[in-house]
Amino acid sequence: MERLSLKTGVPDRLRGAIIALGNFDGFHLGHQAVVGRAVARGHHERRPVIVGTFFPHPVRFFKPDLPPFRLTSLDQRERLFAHAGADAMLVFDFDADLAATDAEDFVGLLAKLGVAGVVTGEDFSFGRGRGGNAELLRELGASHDIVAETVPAVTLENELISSSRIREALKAGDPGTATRLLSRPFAIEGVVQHGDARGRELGYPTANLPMEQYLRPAYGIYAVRVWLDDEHQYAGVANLGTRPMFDPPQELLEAHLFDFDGDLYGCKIEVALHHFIRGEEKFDSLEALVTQMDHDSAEARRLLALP
Ligand SMILES: Cc1cc2nc3c(=O)[nH]c(=O)nc-3n(C[C@H](O)[C@H](O)[C@H](O)COP(=O)(O)O)c2cc1C
Ligand SMILES: Nc1ncnc2c1ncn2[C@@H]1O[C@H](COP(=O)(O)OP(=O)(O)O)[C@@H](O)[C@H]1O
Repeated sequence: MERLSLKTGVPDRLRGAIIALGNFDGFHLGHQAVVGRAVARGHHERRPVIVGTFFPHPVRFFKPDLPPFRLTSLDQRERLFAHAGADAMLVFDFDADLAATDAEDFVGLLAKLGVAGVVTGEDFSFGRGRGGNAELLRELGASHDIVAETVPAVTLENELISSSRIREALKAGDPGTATRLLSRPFAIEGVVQHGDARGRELGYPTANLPMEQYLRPAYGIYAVRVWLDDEHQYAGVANLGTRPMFDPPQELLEAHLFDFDGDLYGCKIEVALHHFIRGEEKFDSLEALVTQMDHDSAEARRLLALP
């Protein structure tokens, strides 16, 4: 799968594409419907399919002080788009120039990229001051021979699916709801860092990941599945939080993998949160913590239905 930008432009073989447009952070069921429609149309019309996504998230650009809220990294999104059948991801760098581009000029930009069709959600807005909506996209598109269409919002059990609903569920310690709306568990990807080498002494080595721009789900202990690469996956138990037992408090995601013994430092891994087990606590002694970790591991094995 190719990653394109306004700088690279669109190579000849990907011109005449159907482009799905949106932030697609999380790539939840609603986003999947939009990209799915673009892929179906691409197959039907024998055209390449591009997913256009804005990065950083426009909200991050306009409100730099907001706490982290991202559900997926760009790499995760790229894999999800590829899996959904897209040929390329076009990253629109969301900077002052793009923020100042009005709706008409934005559609002009799409025309320059050789786009033949656009698919968005019904509530898509674009251009300076969010001045353009789906209706205007259809009108402006027509003047460039670009056929724009919208996909209706997806609901689950009569409730609209949205990234904010998923964020609320995760913050409330309800990863199960996030899983249903995303169609897969929320997962944090990162490069394993060195810690204080305390985990091994306790009998629970943990691969440590920084949370960076990811939304912070409720702090606590989770049953997880950890992907080392496309083929290797381990069940485990993870602690997300600041580790109140230890000084200085440091925010980390620490995952202990079951039935694994190896070196993960520097490896890029993905930790999927399946079940919330309990909140973080400060115990009276390390022995009490280890006893609790034994219980947490047994509970994680039970929740993940391991033998
Ligand atoms: C299953 C599990 C449960 C944990 N529970 C707590 C906890 O309740 N409170 C806490 O301060 N740290 C908790 N931790 C974090 C451990 O203290 C941490 O793994 C240990 O400090 C190792 O640090 P290191 O990775 O820097 O060596 C937990 C870790 C795991 C794997
Ligand atoms: N089962 C396992 N789960 C997680 N990490 C493991 C496991 N077995 C070995 N490791 C390795 O041990 C490291 C964690 O050891 P730990 O003692 O917690 O030290 P630190 O926190 O300093 O990294 C991991 O980054 C990984 O390289």
